[in-house]
Formats: sequence, C-alpha cells, structure tokens
Amino acid sequence: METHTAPQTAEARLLEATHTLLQTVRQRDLEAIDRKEAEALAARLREVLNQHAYRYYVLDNPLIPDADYDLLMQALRKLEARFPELVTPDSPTQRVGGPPLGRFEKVRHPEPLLSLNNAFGEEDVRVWYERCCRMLAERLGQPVQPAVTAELKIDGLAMALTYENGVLSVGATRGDGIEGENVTQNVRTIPAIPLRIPVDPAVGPPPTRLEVRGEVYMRKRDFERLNEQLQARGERPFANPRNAAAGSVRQLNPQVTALRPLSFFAYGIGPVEGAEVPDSQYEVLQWLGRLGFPVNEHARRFEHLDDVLEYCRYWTEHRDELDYEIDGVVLKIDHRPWQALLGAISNAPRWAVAYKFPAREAITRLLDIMVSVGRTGVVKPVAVLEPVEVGGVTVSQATLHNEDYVRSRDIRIGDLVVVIRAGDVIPQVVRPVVEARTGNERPWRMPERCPSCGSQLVRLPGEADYYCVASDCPAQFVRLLEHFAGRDAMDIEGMGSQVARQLAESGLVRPLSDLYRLKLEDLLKLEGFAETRARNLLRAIEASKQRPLSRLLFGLGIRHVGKTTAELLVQRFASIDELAAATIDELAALEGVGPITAESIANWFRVEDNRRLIEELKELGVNTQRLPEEAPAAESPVRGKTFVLTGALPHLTRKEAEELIKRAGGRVASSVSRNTDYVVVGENPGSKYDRARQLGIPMLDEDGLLRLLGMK
Ligand SMILES: NC(=O)c1ccc[n+]([C@@H]2O[C@H](COP(=O)([O-])OP(=O)(O)OC[C@H]3O[C@@H](n4cnc5c(N)ncnc54)[C@H](O)[C@@H]3O)[C@@H](O)[C@H]2O)c1
Ligand SMILES: [Zn+2]
Repeated sequence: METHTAPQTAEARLLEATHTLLQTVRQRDLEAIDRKEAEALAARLREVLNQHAYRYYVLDNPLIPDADYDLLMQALRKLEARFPELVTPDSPTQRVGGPPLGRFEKVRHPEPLLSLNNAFGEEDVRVWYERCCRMLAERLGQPVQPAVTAELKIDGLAMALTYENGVLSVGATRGDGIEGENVTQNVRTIPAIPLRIPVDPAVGPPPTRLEVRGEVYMRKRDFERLNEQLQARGERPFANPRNAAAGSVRQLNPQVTALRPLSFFAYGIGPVEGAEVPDSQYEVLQWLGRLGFPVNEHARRFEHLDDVLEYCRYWTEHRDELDYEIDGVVLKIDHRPWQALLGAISNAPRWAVAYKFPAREAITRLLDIMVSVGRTGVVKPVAVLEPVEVGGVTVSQATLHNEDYVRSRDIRIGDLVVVIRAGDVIPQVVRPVVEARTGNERPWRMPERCPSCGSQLVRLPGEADYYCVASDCPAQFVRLLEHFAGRDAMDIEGMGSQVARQLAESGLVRPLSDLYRLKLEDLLKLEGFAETRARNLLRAIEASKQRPLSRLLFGLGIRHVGKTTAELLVQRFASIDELAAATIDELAALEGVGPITAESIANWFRVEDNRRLIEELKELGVNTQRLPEEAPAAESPVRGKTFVLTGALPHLTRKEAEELIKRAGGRVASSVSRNTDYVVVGENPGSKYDRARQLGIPMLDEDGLLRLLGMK
C-alpha cells in the first residue's frame, strides 16, 4: 500500500520547528514585537534550544550548525532583555553546557567553569572593551587602558585538570559548569596531557595544588582518519572534530579513548595553592608552558584595541591554515587583578569575550543534482540547493566533487544537507542530515551520457572522475575558451564566461585560433555588442598575442599543466616547438614534472588538431617563443640555501613562496636550526621567529625574498 504522508521522526520535527524559528527571527524585528507574542516566541525558542543543547552537550550529536544555534540563542537573549519577567530557570540563557551524563561519577568544581559571552563582529568587541574600561575606571577611581590577551578559540571541549603535588589527580569535563564528569581515566590516555608536572624537574617544585583549564581537541587530519575508520566499520561518523573529541573523552572504556587521537591546549587556571602565579593572563600561559603544558603558540598580548581587532580579522581569514578547528578568538583583559574587579554576570565572565567568526555552514534542501562539464571534459555533479545564506552570501549551487563522494556520504536528492563555504573555496555539500529523512529522498547516479554532446561518459581506471572524451563537445569548448581568456592565461579583458559562451555557441570561434580571426562585424552580430564594446574586445584580443609563452601554455588547457608547471616548462624549453618535440622521458626528467604530467603533455602534442592549432596561432601572430623576461635566472644566489617560512606573507601564499624558492634552487625546511640560511618572516610569526633571532639568522620579509630571487 502506498502512503502519501511521509513518516516524521522526532529529529525531522525538531528541524522543521528550528527552520521556522530561524525564519521568524531573521525576518521579524524583535525590538518591535509585543509582550504577548514575545512570550510565545520565547517559549518556543527555549524548547527548541534545550533540545539542541541536549543533543550537543549530552549526546555529542548536534543536528544543526552552531551559527543557527547561536542566532536563536541571541534572539532569546534579546527577548529576555526586553521582558526580564520572561526569564525562566530552565532558559538555556541561564545555564552553561549540559548536565553531566549519568555514566560517569560527578565532580563538583571548586570554582565554576563559566561560558563566554559572544561578540558577533567588531562593534560588539568595541562595546565589550569600552564597558570594561568604564567599569575599571569607576572601581579604580582613574581611567585605564587595559591590555588584552588574544587567544585562538579552539573548538573542542573544556577540561579541568587538577594536579596535587604535581601529580594529575582529576580530569573533569565542564558539565553544567558547577558539576562535571570525572573522566580522569580517559584523560590519562591523552599524550599531550602531562601526568606529572613540571615535566622538566629543573623548573622547580610543583604547586601543592593546581587546576589547569584547557581544551581537548582533535586535529582535522586525525578527525578525518577516525571518521574513515568508523565508516569502514559501519559505525556512525562524527559531525565535526569537536564532537569527535567530546565523544572520545566521554567514552566509558578508556581503551577506546586511548585509540582516539586527542590533543590538548592549556589556556587558563582555576584555584592554585603553593605557587606564585603571575598576575597577567599572558604570563600565566607562559608559566603553564614552562610547567610542561602545551600552550597555543598564537596567543598575543596587545596594548591597543585596534591591534586586537586586527588579530580577529587576521584569524578570520587564516583559520583554515591551522590543522585544528577554531570557531573564534577569545579576548581577555590581561591583568588578573582587574579581571577580579570586573567579575562575572550569571554564567559568563565580564573580563572575557569570544569573538565568533562569521558562519560558514548552513542547512538547506538539496533540490536536484545536475552535472557540469569542465574544460578537460571532466564531468562533476553539482548540487542545486534551495537558496541559503552562508557567511553573507546566498548559495544556490555547491559542488559534490564526484560520484564516489555522493555515494560514500549517501547524499540523496530531497535531503536536507549541510553546506559549507570556507574562504574563497567553492561551496560544498558535506553531508546529509540523515535524521531528517522522510523516505521520499532519491539516491543519485552519474548519467551515462554527456549532458552537452550526448557521448558516452568514461571513467578511467584509478580516477574518481568521469570524463566526456568527445573532442567536439560544445560544453568543453566553452570552458576551454573561458580558461584561455582567463586572467592567468591570455588575460583577455572583457571576455568573461558569458562572452565565451556567445562566441562558441554562435559558431564564431572554434577552434581557439578563430579568436584571432574575429572581425568587428562578427562581434556586432552578437547580443549586447555595440561598437565600443566590440572594438575594446578586439583590442584586448590583439594585445593577448604578446603574452609570455608560459601563459599560452597554461591557456591551452593541457591536463595537469597548471600555472606553475607551465612556467617550469618554459625555463627548459625556449619555444612551443621545442616543447612539442620533447619526449616523455625528457619531460619527466624535469624537476617538478611527474610522469603523469609528462605523458599528458606528450599526448597533447600528438593530437593532429592540436598541432594544427599551434601552427595557426603562430601564423596569426601569437607569441610562441620564450620572452626575455621568462629566461631562466643565471646562477642564482639562492641555490643550495635553506629557507624557513613563518607567518603569513602579504601577497604570496606559503605554497607559492616555497615554489619560488625551490624553483630558484633553494630548499625549504620546517624548523629553524643553525643550518638555516634565511628565515622569511610574515605577519604573526610563530616561535620560529624567536628561535631565528636567538640564533642570529638573517631574516627577510616578502619584499626581501623577491629581491633575493631577482624578481623585484
Ligand atoms: N549546534 C548545536 O546544536 C549547539 C547546541 C548547543 C551549543 N552549541 C554551541 O556551543 C557553543 C556554546 O557553548 P559554550 O557555552 O560551551 O560556550 P563556547 O564554547 O562558545 O565558549 C566557552 C568555551 O570556549 C572554550 N575555549 C576554547 N579556547 C579557549 C580559550 N583560549 N580561552 C578560554 N576558553 C576557550 C572553552 O572550552 C570554554 O568552555 C556555541 O558555539 C554553540 O553554537 C551548538
Ligand atoms: Zn560532451
């Protein structure tokens, strides 16, 4: 028998209620609604938030992105601020974390482990800092400008470690802030947590009693490996590294925890007896480091708020370069006696605030999966999504990588899915919310034929991707043309994807060489082309004839020949004809060119159409010779020298800088030693910088590096 009403699980109902609430709080002006409506809305928010908090804190299995939770929490806070009588004891705004799980013995914290208030943007940080200044001025009777310690907000779970006479005696989770769970047995299995302090006995006698607070977390790589293992065994993978860390610490069997790759960073202290504790947060971190605790190397102390904001901005952009997840930056008034003056309100200290990064994860409906054909013929599944805002941008399409990706994550059409958008990376669907399935979702398969030309798609052995191998596939050609004209290739201004499509679909351009045969009257026939625009485009096309050889090589779209490889090839081959004549062995012998790339290049030049294309380009006046500026550097001063990079450079990514150094014959090492010749220092350098200073090793900034390489 067929039923038309979808079965609804509790999770599906909760998600639906959440969705509705999210819409309400996004659309309504919470400052304007009346008391009666506020009461009803607050009740719904409480109910939904409490359910999510339970899933998150107790089950380690959240259903929704943190940003959605935070948004609802913020809404509830606003309502409660306007109508204080609406605050109930069971409101999630009044509590920290979740109740300790019955599975473990309970531990009462000698001093509560609080939560942190959030700052969603620079304005919130300013407001927080100014309030601190005002309160301190009042209490001290004179104006002060307190220094701030800024630390990364590691996304893991809070842990309180008690050491008695230097020996680890209790490890406790935060729980509800008052009582946590005794997870000492599990904590002992975490290699980064010292069992006895100080680790180096020369440091001196330990405090008689010390509570260290910090975060247990899991590195991204370890998290991925763990999930692969779990999936291979048919077990449920964790949603994110935080949940993986929390789930692993709260294992009943310490032997299982021992197998989980957990790490730890110490960030503060609780009660201490029998030791001089520095009165600055920043110095407490260093003290903890001396005792043998891992302390995050990126903590900084700033005198000025502007520098604090700069730090927040910096890490918003660079968070992906870390091999662990952070969800923000924690700012703390550095002077501890002043922290005490500021005190706490309900469940969070006034002297600290968590600057939260903008959201980059959202949940939305996967409406359909289509496939797109790339310039090399690669065919990729693309998710068609119900439009959703992620980090300030509306996303309606996202990549699904390849068929295996869709299958292994069991992503189905009709699913609610988690979408992430990280930095400049294309949005991607990461997983379905399986709990919300209604039974009407449809699994997806790669189509057998190319959606553009209808030819049979093939999957090469050992490759995850399908290809359309038809040489006359229109979709591929549009992409190739787009790529050829692109910024890093022939850089033809005014030839974006729209124009590329018009030129290809009208039949005006095909093959590529036709681009250099275009006439004014051809362009005037195209929609949107009046005389000025057409002339500009022709001029841009003409100018592209003089591009360096490496750009032409890159623009041809030979598989595996990226920008860097193209530049490398030009160092060795002075013209396209020389390159065309090279054997696979000659190519593979070049440093930086592997056998696969070598074969791909050789194969490309073997194709008759491609040979003809090169001849035509030459006849039409396109440069196919190495330009003087591309000539290989003479004996470089960098050859054989060892470089170490630290901090972020203003223009080059770390990879690019490494590539440049290697190409000039230098070596890149990961740590500073006496054998290091140069240290290249960027913004926010790490401990390598200090070490280099100690050893007196010459330092360069990006400019200095480029000059040394003869590029400036
Ligand atoms: N997705 C969901 O359903 C759901 C449900 C409940 C809570 N949450 C998430 O949980 C978080 C709120 O929980 P919270 O009250 O535990 O607060 P929090 O996690 O936002 O902040 C407090 C915690 O930050 C951690 N921390 C990391 N680095 C630190 C540092 N350098 N100094 C000090 N503390 C540091 C500590 O563990 C501390 O307990 C939010 O991010 C919220 O989105 C999500
Ligand atoms: Zn095709």
